[in-house]
Amino acid sequence: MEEDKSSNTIEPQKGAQELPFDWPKQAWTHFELVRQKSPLIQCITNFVSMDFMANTLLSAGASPAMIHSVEEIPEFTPKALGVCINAGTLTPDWLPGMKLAAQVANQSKKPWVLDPVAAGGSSFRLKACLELLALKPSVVRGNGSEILALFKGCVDSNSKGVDSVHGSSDAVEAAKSIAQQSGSVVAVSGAVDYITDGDRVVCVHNGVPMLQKITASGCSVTALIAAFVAVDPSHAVEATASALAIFGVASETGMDMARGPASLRTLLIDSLYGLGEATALSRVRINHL
Ligand SMILES: Nc1ncnc2c1ncn2[C@@H]1O[C@H](COP(=O)(O)OP(=O)(O)OP(=O)(O)O)[C@@H](O)[C@H]1O
Ligand SMILES: Cc1ncsc1CCO
Ligand SMILES: [Mg+2]
Repeated sequence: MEEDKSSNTIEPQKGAQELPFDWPKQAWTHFELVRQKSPLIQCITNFVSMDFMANTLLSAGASPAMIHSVEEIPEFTPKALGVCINAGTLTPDWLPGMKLAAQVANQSKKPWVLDPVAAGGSSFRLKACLELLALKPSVVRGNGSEILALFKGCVDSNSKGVDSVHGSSDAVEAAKSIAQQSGSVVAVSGAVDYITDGDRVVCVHNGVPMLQKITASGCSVTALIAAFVAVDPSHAVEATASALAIFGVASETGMDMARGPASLRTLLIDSLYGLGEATALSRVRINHL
């Protein structure tokens, strides 16, 4: 039976120059596609993030698989609709599997997303992240310090590891430059998330500051980006902005009942699972720089 490819992509809006782009609708439509298609997302990720990342993907309607053994990648990675590669607890024995998964994803024409956790924290980590970047991820998502480290190509003496010591706005030009050189879409997360293909810059204003107090919230939104891009690979900027906005909206509605980071973590997963169209359409806040 021939595959119905028409429902796998979102057509760009007609007359986009005359009409304002309907970002809330775009974000909702991407989320609906994830729920409909339930994409299998392979995650090669750090030990801290595994549970929250898998639950984030499940609550959004995707199907996570934390499979990282180099022996399984040639057979398993082609089955995935998208791949998430995260350097959080990187060791030399994990790096070959990450590179192989990136190559197999490229060969299978599947999108893969890189999270260069703490890229400026050590020379080993920076070199590994730059080698992964050279394999041309569809999307790179990092905080301000991580994107600046990739851009400068040197270890940051002020690095606080996985936590950013820069605002996301400090890294917009670096993100544009990386996107131009690599061909990847680059997303910088923070109070405002910036998404760029090296030309356009899209800003997402959703989210709550308490996300910084939940470990692996960034890792989890990177996996969500992989799911959104997996269902619409030809519109990586739109899919990435949509994932960041939907995750941000879920954190905002979760925050209404949260008593601190631990309850917000649980409520965010519940909010993502139950998020409806009216809430999404009224709360998504995306514009262009
Ligand atoms: N001040 C803030 N206000 C609103 N949302 C925020 C703020 N800071 C971060 N976020 C949101 O939190 C999520 C994680 O982004 P962040 O930049 O903290 O990632 P990270 O540093 O890589 O996190 P981690 O390493 O813990 O996974 C994103 O969805 C982002 O939009
Ligand atoms: C805390 C921590 N350390 C390595 S990875 C990780 C999860 C947040 O990036
Ligand atoms: Mg991170």
